[in-house]
Amino acid sequence: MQFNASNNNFSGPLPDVKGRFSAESWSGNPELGGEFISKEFPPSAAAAPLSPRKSKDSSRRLLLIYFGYAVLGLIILLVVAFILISKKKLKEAEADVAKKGVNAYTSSTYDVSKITEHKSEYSASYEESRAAMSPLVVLRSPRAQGLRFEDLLRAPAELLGKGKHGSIYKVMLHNGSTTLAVKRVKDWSVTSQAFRRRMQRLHQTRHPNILRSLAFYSSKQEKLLVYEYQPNGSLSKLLHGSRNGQAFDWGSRINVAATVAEALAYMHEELSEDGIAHGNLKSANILFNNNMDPCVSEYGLMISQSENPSSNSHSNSFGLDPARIRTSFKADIYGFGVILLELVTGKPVQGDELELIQWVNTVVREEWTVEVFDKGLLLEGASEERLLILLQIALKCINPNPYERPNMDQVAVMINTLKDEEDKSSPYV
Ligand SMILES: Nc1ncnc2c1ncn2[C@@H]1O[C@H](COP(=O)(O)OP(=O)(O)OP(=O)(O)O)[C@@H](O)[C@H]1O
Repeated sequence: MQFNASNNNFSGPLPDVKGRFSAESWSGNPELGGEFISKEFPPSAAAAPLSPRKSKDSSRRLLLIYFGYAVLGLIILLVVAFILISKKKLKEAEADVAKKGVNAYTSSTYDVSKITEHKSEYSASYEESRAAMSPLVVLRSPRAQGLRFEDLLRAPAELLGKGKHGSIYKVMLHNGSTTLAVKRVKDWSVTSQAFRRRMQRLHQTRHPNILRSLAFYSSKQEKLLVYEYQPNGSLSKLLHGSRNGQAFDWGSRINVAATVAEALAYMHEELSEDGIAHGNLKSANILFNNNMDPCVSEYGLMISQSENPSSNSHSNSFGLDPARIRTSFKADIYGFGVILLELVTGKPVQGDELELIQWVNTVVREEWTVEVFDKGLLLEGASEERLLILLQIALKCINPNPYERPNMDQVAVMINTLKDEEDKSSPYV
């Protein structure tokens, strides 16, 4: 075996190297020196001096290392710059929205109560300012397409009502060519995900007499629902407004009762597995559309206490949590029963419905039943027999024991039978 130190080359056949380490070449314990077996380099090769090619390689390697460091440094610089710029942009956006929000609320078309309420709730929130830029989730209307929370805040609006569960505004967009009703739900401790799931499920359940929302907005602090504005008022207004039900004859009342009962029966059937009842059924939530057809609004907005992790429930004498009864299907039957009482008596529900129920029960018990009926209906010649049947259906619906109330399907069948009889007896049919 020969090794040419000048060109690092072997010449001759690959040695069956069985060279021997000398005790001097082993820097450690000379006793460790033993047989060295290699087929690659003879021991003498390691000791060869550094060739010019090798030194060129190592300087190139050094250059590469420096270059690597430089690239790494540049990347770190870019990341830091990106973070700083994004933070600055978010702060600018916050300031912009806060400024625009205040402008909108000081507009003369806004209701004063809305101004103060909005200012305190929105203006200080950094998160909300960011969220204001985000679009609403549009469920079905092209008119709501591209609409942002911020657009709703800025548009001229009028307070329609303020109830237990929040406030509702009439909001004018696109220079007044689009009118929407926007409900802000108050104190609704439901997660955004649960809210979204519910909205999507409700959107899938269609009935012509159930008002579906066009879009919604959901953030940690704020939940908004957007509806088409219904120009013809509510059943409550029609019955108890300035005209006191005068323009609302018996035939129309049976029609409304039958239409609403059918719509609710459909919803209860479709949503029974999801456990989504209306939850807040009352005459103010039955609205009349352009054709004067009744539409039930706000279906499914009230989340039952069982879905609310913060709820502290207590059972009543029927083994049910009263809060749950209020939002369950049986609670809807009760709410519908109260609406039937309003239709039959023409009397409004003031505060809670117990006053009306107690009055009806007392009159019926004393057998002055005819005294219960709306005088206007008797004067127009409505059938006392059929008025009594509707009253009996109402009393079944408001049975204090929820388990003894009929279901919505049975109620719809009873009212439709009554309507058929009414139609047959009508001189105009
Ligand atoms: N989409 C709509 N178009 C027109 N008017 C509406 C619409 N939705 C609600 N309204 C009217 O706005 C008023 C207030 O409605 P809202 O539902 O906030 O009151 P409420 O039912 O008393 O409140 P809550 O259910 O929170 O106690 C009612 O007179 C109702 O008829």
